[in-house]
Amino acid sequence: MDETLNRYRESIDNIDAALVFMLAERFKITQAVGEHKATHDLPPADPGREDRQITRLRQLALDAKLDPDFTEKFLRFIIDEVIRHHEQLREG
Ligand SMILES: C=C(O[C@@H]1C=C(C(=O)O)C=C[C@H]1O)C(=O)O
Repeated sequence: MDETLNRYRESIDNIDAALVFMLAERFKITQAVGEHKATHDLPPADPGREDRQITRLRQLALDAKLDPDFTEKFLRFIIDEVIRHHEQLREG
């Protein structure tokens, strides 16, 4: 039994749980955005907004000593899924 490894893993498990809760909250909000867009005939994607988010988060990643390329890929992955949901809502 490696107590040190166990302690690290408990912390990782808590962080992973927080990530899931945060993602769930983000998708709840983007679902509402998608419904609003579908109702008001707005496009599913907003590339200008995405560029601004990516620029901002790349800088935050640098400040936090996190790889900005990884951060951008992670955000892109999430945003692409949101856009897919918005397209589905638009199609009805
Ligand atoms: C949530 C929106 O819809 C899309 C998804 C985004 C996101 O997940 O952050 C950002 C821009 C849009 O392409 C939005 O327009 O704000």
